[in-house]
Amino acid sequence: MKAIHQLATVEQILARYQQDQPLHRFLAVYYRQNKQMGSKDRKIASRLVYNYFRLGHALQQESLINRLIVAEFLCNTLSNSFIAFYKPEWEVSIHLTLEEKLALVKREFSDFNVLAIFPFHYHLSEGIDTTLFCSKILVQPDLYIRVRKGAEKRFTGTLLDAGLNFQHLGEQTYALANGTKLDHLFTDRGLYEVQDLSSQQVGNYFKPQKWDKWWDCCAASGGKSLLLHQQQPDIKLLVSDIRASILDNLDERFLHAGIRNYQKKVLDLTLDQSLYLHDYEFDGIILDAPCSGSGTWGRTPEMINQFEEHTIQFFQDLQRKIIRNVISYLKPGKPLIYITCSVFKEENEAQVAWIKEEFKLQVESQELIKGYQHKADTMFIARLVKA
Ligand SMILES: C[S@@+](CC[C@H](N)C(=O)[O-])C[C@H]1O[C@@H](n2cnc3c(N)ncnc32)[C@H](O)[C@@H]1O
Repeated sequence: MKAIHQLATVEQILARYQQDQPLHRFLAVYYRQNKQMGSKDRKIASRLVYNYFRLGHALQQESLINRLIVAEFLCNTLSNSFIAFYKPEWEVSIHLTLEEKLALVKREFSDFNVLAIFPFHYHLSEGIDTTLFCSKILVQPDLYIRVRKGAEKRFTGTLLDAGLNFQHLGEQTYALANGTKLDHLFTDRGLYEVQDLSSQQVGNYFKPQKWDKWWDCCAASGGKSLLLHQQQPDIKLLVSDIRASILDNLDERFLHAGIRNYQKKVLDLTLDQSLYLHDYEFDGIILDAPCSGSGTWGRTPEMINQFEEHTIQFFQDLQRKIIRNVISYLKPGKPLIYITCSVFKEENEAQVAWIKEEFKLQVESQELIKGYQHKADTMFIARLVKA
């Protein structure tokens, strides 16, 4: 009976969701309007809907109930009331490996193709294992935390006291199950940042020197700047973004992190900004570019449904406009750190090749950080040095 009710709820959510906003935002409003749903009902409904979107474009010809059964089976490792009710014969196999379960689904649905989960796979960057990447969309990424230097002991102790499961991956990096709530455990808001594992790793490419002048030119709420500042607090930092509101978030995060000495500008970098930047020169520029975000769709699988292939070209053009408008502010011999959270070659290695050709920068290093292998986002980073 419960499962029948769950199915009806999912049908209603999918019918109402216009796919014009992130799913989590839609669900928050939906649950507010449906107060009769208890927290367990909400949790199950969210799981079912998210898993449904994790199936991407696979089995599109199948009925909703069949797609939900397959999604629930592939995305869960423990049995649940939905599978028990609608597909009891699969219950005993739910703990199998993803590979084994994919084979089992294929036996029942001969049309099933794991590559159809992510139909844009023809655009994947070099080095990505296409089949593995597509199958890992079925696995929800973890929650990653970067803890302030020196606060690791306190952070670990609080997690232990709260009885939370976690992994301490490196000095300041922790992994927890997605959805773990930490806010109520810590009053000091600068003690930790939520930052994906791959996003933390890009920091290895910054290498700032004391008294350097750096520009985080698409800074948003400052994730990369915080990482940069942690590596070298004695730098002169300019942060900019096209959105003033997101820079307000940056101010707040910087305040909590104790960073007071920085300059901030609202700039549209598709336009020539020489009027405002004519006497600026930098020892390092971080360009964490606006991009498809396709490396993060494990967290927002509804995007696979919403994305249109031509958008890749849109982002490539946008990124080139921005690159063109920032490179002249780089001192000779100094790095441009180009970052995307995209898995598309047009936004990644093709951009690096273009920068090299167009502006004669040397590629010091580039890497596709394969987060899909570690329940994390996939990102691309290149360190290019001006001649
Ligand atoms: C990937 S996000 C940056 C994330 C950020 N570095 C962080 O670690 O939190 C890209 C940012 O580029 C900004 N952006 C988009 N178009 C822009 C433009 N024309 N000029 C400047 N910034 C732009 C967006 O507002 C967005 O905040």
